[in-house]
Amino acid sequence: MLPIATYGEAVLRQVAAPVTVFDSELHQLAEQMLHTMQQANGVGIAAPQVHRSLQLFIMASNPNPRYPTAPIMAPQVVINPQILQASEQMVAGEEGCLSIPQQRCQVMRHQAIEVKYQDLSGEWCQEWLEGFIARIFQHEFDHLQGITLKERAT
Ligand SMILES: O=C(O)C[C@@H](Cc1ccccc1)[C@H](O)SCc1ccccc1
Ligand SMILES: [Zn+2]
Repeated sequence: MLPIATYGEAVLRQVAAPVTVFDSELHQLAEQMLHTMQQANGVGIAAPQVHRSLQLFIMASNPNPRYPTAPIMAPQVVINPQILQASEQMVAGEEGCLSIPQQRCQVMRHQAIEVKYQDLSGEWCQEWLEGFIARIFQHEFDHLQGITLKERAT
């Protein structure tokens, strides 16, 4: 379990630096983030939340009390992400944040987004995401820009 930064800590307000070295240390960080997220019953976690200002996050949708119909997906490591396109259509949904414990906010997100990112081996991936998975991506992507759901709450 890595210590999780809480709202107000500077690391959560910084724009994270791009990842340039895909070495065993990066793999180890991703592993530790995955365990930290799973311990906290999260569906995502971003490197700044574990005090590492790097453009890296993990998204791992699975059904949970708030999103019982959420798809089950294997945890995906997302590195140096870009959002290429976003649907006009927005959807409201309840979000939580590991850095803002005990709080839930209604947040508007794009229903669908086209994204491009590197995986742990540095390979580029490009795909469309929608629904809850798109929501997680946008929430974690915000963390890499120093934005939390407090700034997004409706
Ligand atoms: O703080 C984080 O980045 C992890 C959040 C991610 C999240 C993204 C979008 C919508 C909800 C949460 C944690 O998963 S907070 C725990 C949680 C899990 C499912 C639904 C709501 C809250
Ligand atoms: Zn968060």
